[in-house]
Amino acid sequence: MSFKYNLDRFRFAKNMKRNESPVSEDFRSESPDSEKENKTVTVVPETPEPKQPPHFKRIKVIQISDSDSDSESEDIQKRNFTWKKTTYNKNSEDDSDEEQSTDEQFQKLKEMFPHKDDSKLLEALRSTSTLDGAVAFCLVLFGNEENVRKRKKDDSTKSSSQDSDIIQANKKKKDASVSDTEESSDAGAVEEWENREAVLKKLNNRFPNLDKEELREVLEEHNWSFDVALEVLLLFSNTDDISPEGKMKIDEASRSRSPANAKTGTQGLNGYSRPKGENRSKHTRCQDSDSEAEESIDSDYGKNSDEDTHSSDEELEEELKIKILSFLQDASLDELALISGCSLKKAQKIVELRPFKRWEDLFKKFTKTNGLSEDLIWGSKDVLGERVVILKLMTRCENISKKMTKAVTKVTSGDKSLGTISQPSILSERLQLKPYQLIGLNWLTLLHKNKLSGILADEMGLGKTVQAISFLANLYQDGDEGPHLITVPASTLDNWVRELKQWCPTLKVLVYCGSVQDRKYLRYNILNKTVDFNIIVSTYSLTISNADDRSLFRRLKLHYAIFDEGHMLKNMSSLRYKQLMTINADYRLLLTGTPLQNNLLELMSLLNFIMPNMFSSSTSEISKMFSTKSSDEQSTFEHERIAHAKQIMKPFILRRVKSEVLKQLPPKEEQIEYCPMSEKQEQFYTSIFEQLKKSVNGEKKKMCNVMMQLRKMANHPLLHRQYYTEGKLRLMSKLMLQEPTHYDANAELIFEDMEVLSDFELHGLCKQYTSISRFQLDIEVLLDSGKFRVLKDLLVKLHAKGDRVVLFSQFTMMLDIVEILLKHLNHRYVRLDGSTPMADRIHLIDDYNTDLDIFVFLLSTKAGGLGINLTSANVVILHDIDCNPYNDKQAEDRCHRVGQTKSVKVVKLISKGTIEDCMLKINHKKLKLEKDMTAADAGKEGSIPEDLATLIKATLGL
Ligand SMILES: Nc1ncnc2c1ncn2[C@@H]1O[C@H](COP(=O)(O)OP(=O)(O)OP(=O)(O)O)[C@@H](O)[C@H]1O
Repeated sequence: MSFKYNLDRFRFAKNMKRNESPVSEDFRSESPDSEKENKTVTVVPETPEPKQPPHFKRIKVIQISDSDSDSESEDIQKRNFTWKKTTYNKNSEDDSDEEQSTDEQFQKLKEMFPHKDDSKLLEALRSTSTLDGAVAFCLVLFGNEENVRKRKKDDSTKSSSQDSDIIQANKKKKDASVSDTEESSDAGAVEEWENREAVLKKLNNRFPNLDKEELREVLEEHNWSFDVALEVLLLFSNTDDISPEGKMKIDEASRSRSPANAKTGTQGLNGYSRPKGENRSKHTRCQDSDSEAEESIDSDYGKNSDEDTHSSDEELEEELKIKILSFLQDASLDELALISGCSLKKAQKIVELRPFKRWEDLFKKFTKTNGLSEDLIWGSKDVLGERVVILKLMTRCENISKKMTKAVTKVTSGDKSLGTISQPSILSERLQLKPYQLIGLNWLTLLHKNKLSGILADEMGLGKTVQAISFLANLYQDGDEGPHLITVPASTLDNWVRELKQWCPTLKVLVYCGSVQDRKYLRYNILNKTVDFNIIVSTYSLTISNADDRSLFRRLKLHYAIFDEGHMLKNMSSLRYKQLMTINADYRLLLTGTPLQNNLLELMSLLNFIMPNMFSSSTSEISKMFSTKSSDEQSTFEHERIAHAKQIMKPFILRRVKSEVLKQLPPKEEQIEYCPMSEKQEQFYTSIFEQLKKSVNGEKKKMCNVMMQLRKMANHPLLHRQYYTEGKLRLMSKLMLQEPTHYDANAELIFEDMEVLSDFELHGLCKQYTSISRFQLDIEVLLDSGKFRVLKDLLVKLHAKGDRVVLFSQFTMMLDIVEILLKHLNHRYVRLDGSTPMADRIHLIDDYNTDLDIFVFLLSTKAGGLGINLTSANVVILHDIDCNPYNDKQAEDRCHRVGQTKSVKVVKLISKGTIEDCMLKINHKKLKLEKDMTAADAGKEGSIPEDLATLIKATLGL
């Protein structure tokens, strides 16, 4: 047993600062691997290194193919291939696929920026290589021009933003001519800042919540241009990161971007005054015009040019009024609550005031009723605008779905132009893809042919790794040799390398990991092409660990960037998300068994990550639409929202569940074991509960602490301090002075340090220091918890039956105590948690899978819950459940996956009558959203389901 926690924490008054948050600290929750990895920021020069690093090593590629060749010609060929893919040559006579695709990219870009010079668009494509990159580049470049223009022009009403260019394709002749002439005067105006620190400070004032070093990096990347950096940050930042000043800047920019504002100013319809900025029309960022109906809605919100709005101003006002009126008349409570500043209470008031027969009537009622105001009327315009954006997005996604379905249907009906893919011949012959995996491979290929990125969201253990490898193998066979990047959690790195080697030894794999210095050598070799590889495998934290790592993956032109356990990208405002977004890849593929966790917004986050070109212009509308909590889960609003999300995700996500496709997989059975607390534990729990009830008054932070305190006691009393009373600690602290290491310490300070430790930590100290060894706890006390009573019996029975157990806990200290129980029962076990060195992990897994005498595998949910295979066990015990049920699902499925031959039993230990009871209920509710999202839509009787996977299946004759 390891007492490193105790020692870390037990500073014995050696002048160290006491941790200020004992509650969460002494019950150490496992921190993700990523946090433990090296975070050192170095002064390694940006790659390619100007010189070969000292002690230059040639990097060994993990697996070289049979036909492995280091020959220069091959190298040159590869470089040519990359160059071809990334160079736009409009006049080329060579009609290759790559160039065609670039041509399409150019056309798309032109559609988005119709008023921009071809040469500028070409430059954007050349310098970025992907459409997404080029769009971002254009937004930055032209956005900056816009800033410059704004600075230069006194008459802001005349300015037309480049964002509007995107929106108003082919509609704004007048604006176009203005902007074209203005462009010429913009060049070079970005470099007016001399003092870098001053610029940094200024930017920091705008984004007080962002890390200064990150801001520095953004500035560095954009030649220290404040405006460009600001634009980029505004584009990608969460509004929480932005200071009020920064927010004002966004509003300003949005106002000046909306040509309608120039017309209507702050004057409302019918002359009613309108709050400043209300005219800001969020939906105007939408990029295309899919239907006439949408167009008509658009025009209502000031999307037309000055000229247009001029001519039909009154008509528009009338139409808009009608729409607002009907919205406020018919919208549900949830929909009304979407209006900025409209609480549920206000929404109820609005409903009570109905009917609103005429505009004047509505206006009167709103202005005369306490709590309501005309702001809410104007606010509803924004909601309508947001709806339009979502509607457009849905239409686009629906169109893509139809296009893909059509492509597959063609094959089914005999048109073989698409072709179907069988198992790539370079995959190991010993291994056979399962039928549903072949469907997955075909789906991925279809996306690829349609130049789309995607999310393979099969349930855990169905072989997403294998499908991704097959897909890369297929690309290789088709001549696309990479480079690709696979980003994985640290705990699955070795497994990926192994699977790649096992399934497709031809693919050359380079593992990008190691110390800062090691990675510097790797970067040198990669960028100078002194190493030959098709795939780089790295971890989430190392790909973005420091500026040099990030720079590598921005410079390296990747074909595919694959992200395993892609749900790690569910938060679009996280720094990790933003940094990984900058990876320079033509396509992205996310692999996740749990795409939908807490809410639909997380799913949208994943979609935005893979297709920023499609989604990033609507992120704020998406956020609003999918993050708002519904007051009633069964409401039409909620059902509609789910249906919208389904339609949006349909073309980009493939999800199969085990029960559908892996019929031969033995069943998984869940068992909830309610464990009554031990007598002492119950006493302690009640007293803590009473104390906490008094001390909390609704503060969220305090509530979290309370939850943690109660969970600790529900799990094991030793996670608190109850046995080591104050008197005992005073005595122990004096005795500690007898220790040679502490003879000159201060007993009072020792006492203070001991006071914040848990009983279990103090027991660890007593084991370590002879002067206090008599204060060690008895084994009866160590094993005295309700859960242990149940666990003891359970383990004995399982052992007798020959079952093998994987036991998860979220807390490493809890695992320490479970170790005592296992030793006491003479059971063999191995353990893996966040502190287990990477190199040891795969050996531990192998040991367990091969040495059948090892009865238990102890794992922390965070370090061991993802991506590993433990099919040699058939029982999963969740000692303590997670607040996020998907983390538990991930853990359970370490055993329930391809390769499992026995039925799997999942036992959840729940401390009866405690906070865990409530957690379990809430978790069941949380899992419902996923069910709703994955439930198949009922088709018409007798109709063939237009589900792509089903169609592909038919096409393959499976
Ligand atoms: N067709 C197959 N033949 C033999 N073994 C397979 C096949 N498909 C998958 N496996 C094995 O099944 C196990 C689970 O596959 P894999 O790890 O790819 O699943 P996954 O869906 O990525 O799981 P997770 O979501 O947990 O990461 C692996 O050990 C893999 O080698």
